[in-house]
Amino acid sequence: MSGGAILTAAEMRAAEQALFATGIPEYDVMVRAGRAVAEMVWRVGAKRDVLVLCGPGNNGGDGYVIARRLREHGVPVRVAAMADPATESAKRARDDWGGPVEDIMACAPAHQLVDALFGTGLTRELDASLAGRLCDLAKQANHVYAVDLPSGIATDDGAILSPVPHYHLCLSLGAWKRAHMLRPAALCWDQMACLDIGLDIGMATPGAAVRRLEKPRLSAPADDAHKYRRGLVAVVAGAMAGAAALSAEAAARAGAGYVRLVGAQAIVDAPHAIVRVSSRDEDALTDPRIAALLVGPGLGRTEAAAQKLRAALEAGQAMAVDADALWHLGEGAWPALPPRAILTPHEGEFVRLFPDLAEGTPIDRALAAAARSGAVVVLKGPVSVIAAPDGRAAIADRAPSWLSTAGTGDVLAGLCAGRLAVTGDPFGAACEAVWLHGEAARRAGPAFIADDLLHGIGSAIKACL
Ligand SMILES: NC(=O)C1=CN([C@@H]2O[C@H](COP(=O)(O)OP(=O)(O)OC[C@H]3O[C@@H](n4cnc5c(N)ncnc54)[C@H](O)[C@@H]3O)[C@@H](O)[C@H]2O)[C@@H](O)CC1
Ligand SMILES: Nc1ncnc2c1ncn2[C@@H]1O[C@H](COP(=O)(O)OP(=O)(O)O)[C@@H](O)[C@H]1O
Ligand SMILES: [K+]
Repeated sequence: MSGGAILTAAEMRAAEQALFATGIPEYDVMVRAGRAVAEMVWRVGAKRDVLVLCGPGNNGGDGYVIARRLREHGVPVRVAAMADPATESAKRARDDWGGPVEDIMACAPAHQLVDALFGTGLTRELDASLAGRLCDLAKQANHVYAVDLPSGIATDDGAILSPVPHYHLCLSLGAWKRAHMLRPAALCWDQMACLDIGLDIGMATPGAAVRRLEKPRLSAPADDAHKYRRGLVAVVAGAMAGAAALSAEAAARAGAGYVRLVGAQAIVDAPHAIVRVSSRDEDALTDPRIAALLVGPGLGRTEAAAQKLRAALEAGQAMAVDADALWHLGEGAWPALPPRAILTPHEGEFVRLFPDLAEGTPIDRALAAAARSGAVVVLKGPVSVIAAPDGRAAIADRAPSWLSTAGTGDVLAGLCAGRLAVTGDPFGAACEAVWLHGEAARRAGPAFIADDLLHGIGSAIKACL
């Protein structure tokens, strides 16, 4: 199975070719795909009538297989095509269907509509009349399914090339494609699923290094753990002390054994477990027991704040860099970063740091930024991408939109620093942090504020043990 890999159209073709090279004919794979989709349609819609729209390529081929399978289940099913099959497998699928094929422009609607017009082979927008017809038939159906992708969506960047209807279910074949994760495409359906067609997408598959963020596996502290072994985090406080307090508490709740707030004696409302130390303490940032530093949340944009960032960088510790620290860091400051660093920019901070990476998918942009900076980059937004300098990336596409409230970024930065202190692995830590952040938000329910997230972290961790 795909194991959460997210492929481009070319990478998907390469993965399919590898499967064919093992001696499995293309048509057999098409039959697996069509049957898997038909089972889903059957499960959702039972015996309600179905209209399958078939295109000229292998997506259309899948459509004929779906129709044949549904007919075997006794479902009233009709097929309408926009053109004759153009591939050998699609021709065979149509022959094996053997039933009538209606003209898409003239056919009657049905209770359920299956869109098998185009998948990963789409190269341009649909003709306006065809796109209009697709939308019209979808409007008259109660259930609308996309086979692999809605017809009119660009596989690799999720752009909408021509009007697409709203789908109830999008059924990806063999592995996720980038469009399944990216906006605006991913807003075109209510639910999606990835169906097994026998592809083995191991790390040898090109593109398999980009994956959907999965629930991490965490473990309780070792039997002989003590607070320093579990990880000491130092959070550099600045002008807006509340931000650093949110981060510090998130780091502690993420599993760090000991969290110090540096230079924030004035904060009275951080938990008592967070230890305040003076920034004048000689080893506030250089204590060899520190496992991770966090600098940025609430730091401020003054020269004094810049000086704090410089001091933190000079300490050479593993580090999470967020918010105002990203502002001070500026373009090209990469040599100053320690070897194990996590940068957590939102879109505005990202563009300021990487002005030439303003265009493209968030996946490519985050990967390019990570390769350039040598740091793990978390490009935050409705879809967040965690990218490592070695080309790995994880996509978090399911975070609740209630996260769009002030202070949630500070919590995420604290989670990154906390997990970094626990594991020492910046990419793994950032993935764990983003997942825990989204899960804490789900557990907090609607209309939460950033402080509420802190109380969901423990139960989010519990779900990962
Ligand atoms: N290759 C395989 O082994 C398998 C492929 N599968 C299916 O095959 C799909 C990919 O098949 P194809 O590569 O044949 O591609 P598609 O079926 O997506 O469409 C490609 C065909 O449409 C034409 N075309 C592209 N854009 C068009 C437009 N806007 N208007 C009119 N014609 C247009 C192309 O010239 C080509 O003939 C996948 O999405 C999946 O559904 C599955 O059957 C699983 C196995
Ligand atoms: N519409 C949204 N849907 C899901 N998550 C979102 C959305 N908007 C923001 N987020 C998440 O909320 C957090 C906001 O962080 P940030 O922009 O740094 O805010 P702040 O600086 O106010 O704390 C990020 O983790 C981001 O991914
Ligand atoms: K389709």
